Amino acid sequence: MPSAPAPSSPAPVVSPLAAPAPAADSASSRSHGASSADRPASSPHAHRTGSTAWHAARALAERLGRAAPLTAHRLPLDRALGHVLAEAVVALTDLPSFDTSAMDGWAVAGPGPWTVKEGEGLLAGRGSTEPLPDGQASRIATGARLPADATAVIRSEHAHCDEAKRLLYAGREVVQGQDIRPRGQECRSGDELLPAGTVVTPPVLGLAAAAGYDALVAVPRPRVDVFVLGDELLTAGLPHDGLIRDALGPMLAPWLRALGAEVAEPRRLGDEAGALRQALVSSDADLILTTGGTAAGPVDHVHPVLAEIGAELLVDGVAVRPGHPMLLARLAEGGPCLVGLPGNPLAAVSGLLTLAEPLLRGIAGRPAQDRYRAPVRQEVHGHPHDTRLIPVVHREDSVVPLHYNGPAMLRGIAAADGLAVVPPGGVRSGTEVEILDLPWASASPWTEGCFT
Ligand SMILES: Nc1nc2c(c(=O)[nH]1)N[C@H]1C(S)=C(S)[C@@H](COP(=O)(O)OP(=O)(O)OC[C@H]3O[C@@H](n4cnc5c(N)ncnc54)[C@H](O)[C@@H]3O)O[C@H]1N2
Ligand code: MOO
Repeated sequence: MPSAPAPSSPAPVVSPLAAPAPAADSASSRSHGASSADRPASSPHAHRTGSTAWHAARALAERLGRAAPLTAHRLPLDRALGHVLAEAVVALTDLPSFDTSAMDGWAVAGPGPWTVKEGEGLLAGRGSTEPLPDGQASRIATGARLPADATAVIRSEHAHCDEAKRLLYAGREVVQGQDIRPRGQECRSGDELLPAGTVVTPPVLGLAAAAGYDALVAVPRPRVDVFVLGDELLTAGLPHDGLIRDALGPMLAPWLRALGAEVAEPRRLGDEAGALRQALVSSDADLILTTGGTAAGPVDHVHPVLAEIGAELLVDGVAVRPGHPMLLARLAEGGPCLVGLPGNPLAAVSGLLTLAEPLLRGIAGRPAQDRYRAPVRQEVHGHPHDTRLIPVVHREDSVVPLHYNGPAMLRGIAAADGLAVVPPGGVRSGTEVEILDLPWASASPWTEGCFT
């Protein structure tokens, strides 16, 4: 819990992985690893020693993830959902792999009327077929292999069969090749169907199976541990006697799942430095998130515990409101990273999107998000030095800022489509600002159990 005196700022943190702040609208850096050209991390807007500019903090988190990607595995299709392709999916066959009928009806060769061949006709999945001589027709089912020399398929409803004479008449003009799906129409063997970095969704599984795959080489979902700090937190019932409900435990796990992570049930550690230390050193997750305890109050244990276990602070404060006390650390050389989210709930969301989301994207090998901008419907006040993240809703071609956007409030974000990135000083009505979309509009892997 925060209290006076003000935090004695730790020494400026200049990580070997820190990079200069990219231009506000430039794409995140994709360079890997450390370089002497990559420093320092300080923002042109930062007014606190060690505070990193918002865009630089995001870029650094993503780069840190990309520098330590998770190992890819060969996964059977039924275990690959939600993972990220480490290799492109290349067609192992032509699709369709043979000329096939698109309709139930008749395969015909040459001009009609046609003599109907005897027998049950051509069914999907049946073995080899003889050529169809000119002037003949054979019953054919959707998906059946077309006999060699067939020139068209006539849908059953567009043909009339004189059973007595065993003659077939077309009810309308027959165009060569009609209702035939030619071999290779969708792809040729060797064509790239999906690039590396694609998230394995249900249709990706379907396409991979169709193209001949039994397994996919994919990066597993990063495993995340969430440690919720604070003695004041209740897990059920109404707030009472200065105690409040934990709003972050219930929110973060599904949010992280929506970002493609595998998340253990959040653990509540109270305000116990020892419990925090023990949880950090015994975690085997790829990323650890803590909530609360990032400031300098009497029971804000995150900084002291990180120092005690020899963690390297890579970002210690970001020039963003809310959420400026957020931090990013590496627990040990080659060890997992930790994102310290501030305890105020909207500040925690800010930390999640600023540091955890790009880091997860990096370690999972997901491509950089498409950035986009939209005009704001009204003037938005800015912070004098820091970026502001404001919950917004889309309205036609612009975004409308929502009320109840204070650091301790979730009412705005719960109704929002995204967060507007408001530069220091604010923006006038009509100014285009960067928008961070919330993941649930486009996909819903956050449904409990869906991606597990
Ligand atoms: N002297 C200073 N005090 C504070 C500063 C500062 O710069 N100097 N920064 C303020 C800002 S901004 C934030 S944000 C918070 C960050 O504080 P902590 O990360 O240490 O978080 P706590 O003190 O533990 O909690 C802050 C606030 O949030 C409530 N909280 C915590 N966890 C939860 C949860 N899981 N669900 C709901 N609410 C939670 C907690 O009860 C406090 O009200 O520090 C300011 N102080
Ligand atoms: O960063 Mo704090 O989030 O302003 O409340």
